[in-house]
Amino acid sequence: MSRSPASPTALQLDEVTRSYRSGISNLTALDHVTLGCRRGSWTAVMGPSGSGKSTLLNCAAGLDRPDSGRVFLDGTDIAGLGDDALTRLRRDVIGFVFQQFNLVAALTAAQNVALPLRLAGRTDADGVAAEALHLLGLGAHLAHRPRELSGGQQQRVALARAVATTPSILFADEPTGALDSASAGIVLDLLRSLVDEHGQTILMVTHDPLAASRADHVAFLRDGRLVSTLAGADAATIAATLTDLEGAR
Ligand SMILES: Nc1ncnc2c1ncn2[C@@H]1O[C@H](COP(=O)(O)OP(=O)(O)OP(=O)(O)O)[C@@H](O)[C@H]1O
Repeated sequence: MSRSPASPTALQLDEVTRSYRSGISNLTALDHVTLGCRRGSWTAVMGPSGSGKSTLLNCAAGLDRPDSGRVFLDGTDIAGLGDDALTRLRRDVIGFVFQQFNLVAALTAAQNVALPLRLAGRTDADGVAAEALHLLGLGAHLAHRPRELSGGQQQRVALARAVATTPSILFADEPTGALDSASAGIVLDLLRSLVDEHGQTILMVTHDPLAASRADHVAFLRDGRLVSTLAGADAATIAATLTDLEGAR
């Protein structure tokens, strides 16, 4: 395995292409996409429906294999990895948060966060889980079950679970999509502080220009191609870029 932990990019996609067979034709969901995420930076991926955002996230996280091109996760070229090595790399290097929080209803917040640590054989799971929940402002809710928490609090538990393993990169798929604007704001503030204060790298798919404006960079996809990038853009600029892309379809 070619691994260089000192790599300044937590994630690098080089010319990644992924097609799907649809009937007798081929649909190119990702078309030679090259994208890098520097350590300690936050990248948002936007684009019209069907532009390839989920496919990009799945290829980047090793959940799907590109037809061609290369994906480096934490300096490791994942193309050459077998299923077991890929599973281990995903467990050790990646954190995930989704629109739906995917918490285990029968477990408390602390048990939900400790679960992946326990599965990884960590004997310090309970302490690390409590620390992650404190970090995300949920110190008073360790013993609460998901149904006793608001949507925003549940997403913060999911976030604590994702970062408790100190992943090199956090993948977020519409992390604020199910939240009201106040809860979304709290989650976005927390993501920002994970980047600024803890050097977390984040790749986030979102439809929301306000959420994307909190990222350092925004990458825009259209028809599977990376067509534009913005750095430090405000929500209005991002929304206008997205509208242009949708209009150009
Ligand atoms: N498993 C699959 N089999 C066939 N086609 C697929 C598959 N997954 C995605 N596609 C197609 O690939 C293209 C890109 O899909 P993808 O889900 O990546 O887009 P997206 O930008 O995430 O869309 P949305 O914003 O609607 O979630 C679409 O045309 C989609 O229909």
